[in-house]
Parts: sequence; C-alpha cells; structure tokens
Amino acid sequence: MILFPNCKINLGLHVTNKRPDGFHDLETVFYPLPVNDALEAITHSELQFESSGIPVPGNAADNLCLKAFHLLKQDFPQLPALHIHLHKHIPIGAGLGGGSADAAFMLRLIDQKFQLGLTEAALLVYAAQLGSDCPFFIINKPCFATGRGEIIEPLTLDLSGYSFMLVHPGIHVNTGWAFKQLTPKAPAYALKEIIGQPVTTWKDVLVNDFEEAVFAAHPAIGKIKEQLYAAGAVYSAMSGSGSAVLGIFPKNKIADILWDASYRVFTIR
Ligand SMILES: C[C@](O)(CO)[C@H](O)COP(=O)(O)OP(=O)(O)OC[C@H]1O[C@@H](n2ccc(N)nc2=O)[C@H](O)[C@@H]1O
Ligand SMILES: Nc1ncnc2c1ncn2[C@@H]1O[C@H](COP(=O)(O)OP(=O)(O)OP(=O)(O)O)[C@@H](O)[C@H]1O
Repeated sequence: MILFPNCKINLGLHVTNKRPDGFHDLETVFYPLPVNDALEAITHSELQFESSGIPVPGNAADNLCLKAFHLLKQDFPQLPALHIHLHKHIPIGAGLGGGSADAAFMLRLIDQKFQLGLTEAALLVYAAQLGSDCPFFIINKPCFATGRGEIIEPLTLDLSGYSFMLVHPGIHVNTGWAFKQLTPKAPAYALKEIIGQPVTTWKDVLVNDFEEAVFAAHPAIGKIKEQLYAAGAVYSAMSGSGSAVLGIFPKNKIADILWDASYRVFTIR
C-alpha cells in the first residue's frame, strides 16, 4: 500500500504559555497543502526501513514512520513485519510538518492495510504520542489548534480561490530551539475571527510569533517574506518555526521571482 503524506502551513501562530511539562501552549490555524512525500509499506519477513529523496537527519531507527509502527505493534502484536519505503520530498526542519505527516500517515496506512478498525478518536490519541503536529494530519482539513497543537477543531476555510508559493531557503530551524527564543504572551487579537475575514485583510494583523526571533537569527528568511509581498502576495508569513515562507497570491497570478539557486520553491496553482 502506498500513501502520499502532505505538508501543512500555519496561518497565524501565537505561543501563549510555557507549561510545566516543557511544552508550550499555542494557538494556530493549520491548512493542508499538496506538497507530498510517498510512503509505501509491504509485508516482509523482517522490519526494514529505507528512505530516498531528501536525506533524513538522524538514525533510521528514530524515523517517525518506525515509531508509528512500534506504537501500534504494542497494542496489536499480531501485526506482521513491514518493509517501509519513504520517499522524502517535503523539506525537513522547514515548519511544514513533514515528519509529523509521515507519522500520521503511517498510522493510517497500517490501520487500512490490516483493517484494524481504528476510530478517528483512537488514531488521534496515537498521533498525539508521536508529535504535537501529528493529530492534525489525521484530520487533514483546515483546523484551529490549541494546547501543544494537538487539540484540533475543524474550521471552515477554503483557500482554493488562491495560489500558493512555498519557499525553503535550505536553513534547518530546530523547533525546540525556536520555542526557547520566545516569551509567551496573550494574543493581541482573536485568531479565529481574523481567519474568518477575507485574506486581503490578514497582512497587517495575522502574526507568527516565531518570525521575530527566527528572522533575527536568519535574515535571509525575513527577506523571502519581503520578496513575496513585493511580487504581489496578498499574504505572506513564515510557516511554523520556519524556515519555509509561504506566499498567498490571487489565483494563477504568481509572479516569476528569481530565487537563490539553492532555494527549493513549490507552487500550488
Ligand atoms: C511549531 C509547530 O510546527 C507549529 O505547528 C509545532 O508546534 C511543532 O510541532 P512538532 O514538530 O510536532 O513538535 P514536537 O515534535 O512535538 O516537539 C519538538 C520540540 O518542540 C518544542 N515544542 C513543541 C510543541 C509545543 N507546543 N511546544 C514546544 O515547546 C519542544 O521543545 C519539543 O521537544
Ligand atoms: N519521516 C521523517 N521526515 C522528516 N523528519 C523526520 C522524520 N522522522 C524523524 N524525523 C526527524 O524530525 C526532525 C524534524 O522534522 P520535520 O521535517 O517534521 O520538522 P519541521 O519541518 O520543523 O516540522 P514542524 O512544523 O512539525 O516543526 C528531523 O530533523 C528528523 O531528524
């Protein structure tokens, strides 16, 4: 069986509180976009994991796909061994949630392939153990998220009338480091209300709290946002803890921008 985990962007992101468990409370809107990995699993005599495409840092044994397999294996010991192949296309350490998507899709793949009959609620509980962003990818529709990102509520938000550009400058921003740079604070506005307004009103209101610290450490990332606005984006922001920056353009009106040759650029028209 093969599935195609997609990425997410954050529209507004407020870090509101540091918790005793070391995590932070936040509020954000997750929006899925079609930049995809490919995740294939076939039954095999022993558990094997391999990846191609963008190299995934760290040990293969720590890959979130394997963590998802082991998590389900604890509760379903009858699961056979798998040969798992991940083709990595979603930039890593980019704030696009690629690792979390792989983990959530691995849960879904095993559930479907072996007809475990897991409810959405059960999948959400497993996903929350794998990463703060993971539960969103079980729902995979526009969502308002709170808690450490795992409390999600589907939202009516349809941006299919716009085109998107995602620009990844190749900088890997460590999520834990980015949270440490922030002083949590109460949001200055009601995120859900702003998201309900036309995209053209977001520019001066909708804020990603990570931008200040990440742009200060990596000015090239802030420059991308300026270039996207200069090219006609109606809204631009860094996604998650960076380093990818998103631009929302009027439908099919994405300007040609000459990016540094090392940047990876995705357009969704
Ligand atoms: C920044 C976001 O991308 C916004 O969507 C997410 O909150 C990050 O979620 P994620 O990558 O799934 O994060 P996790 O793998 O759960 O956590 C990575 C590290 O980020 C920090 N972390 C993460 C989420 C959160 N709400 N508070 C935190 O402080 C913790 O130091 C944690 O060890
Ligand atoms: N399948 C995977 N794909 C990508 N990274 C993985 C995977 N499994 C484990 N990781 C580890 O997770 C780290 C961060 O990955 P990811 O790409 O999800 O970060 P991110 O883009 O910052 O996402 P987020 O928005 O969730 O913070 C990587 O450095 C890598 O070591």
